[in-house]
Amino acid sequence: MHDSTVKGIEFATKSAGKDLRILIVHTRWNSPIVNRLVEGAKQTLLESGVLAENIVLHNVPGAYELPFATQKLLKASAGSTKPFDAAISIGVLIKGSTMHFEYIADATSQGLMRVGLDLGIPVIFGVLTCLNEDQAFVRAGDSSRGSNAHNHGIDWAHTAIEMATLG
Ligand SMILES: Nc1c(NC[C@H](O)[C@H](O)[C@H](O)CO)[nH]c(=O)[nH]c1=O
Ligand SMILES: CC(=O)[C@@H](O)COP(=O)(O)O
Repeated sequence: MHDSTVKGIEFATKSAGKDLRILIVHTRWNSPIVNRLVEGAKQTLLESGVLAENIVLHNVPGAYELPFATQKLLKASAGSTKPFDAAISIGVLIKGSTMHFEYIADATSQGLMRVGLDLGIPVIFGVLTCLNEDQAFVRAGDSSRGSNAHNHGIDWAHTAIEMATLG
């Protein structure tokens, strides 16, 4: 049973998250954009029934640090009385004038995938890989920077809940 859809993707019901504990790891790089994405994810988690005390935030310098931090924090909680059911790793990569963008994007995406598979805990890829700032702001829901603005943090939150309750 799903009560909302975005672009044809069906999302969780309003109480699906009530028993979940979600980790959000986000970067300080490009913080004006990242903070919008984090807020979109947080509000969506709350609207889906996740308790405020069960949404835990940590920040790291940049996207390249997301896999290590996500793995460390998920592993640390695995043996605790309150393990995380999923993680959303959020960052924004904006292409510069060198190949640095490509290397970080590839390493971060591969790294986050590996963390999720190795630990058996859903890790949602919340990294925007954009060619310019306007693209990033639009995907963080800022309609002043372009049309069809939509905050992807919303989608990542729904995905985290669905994957955490899979099966
Ligand atoms: N250019 C961007 C970076 N670069 C920094 C790296 O992510 C990393 O922190 C550094 O290489 C040290 O390991 N990070 C972003 O998140 N976004 C960028 O656009
Ligand atoms: C994603 C990046 O690392 C990029 O913003 C760095 O810019 P540059 O390629 O001009 O060094």
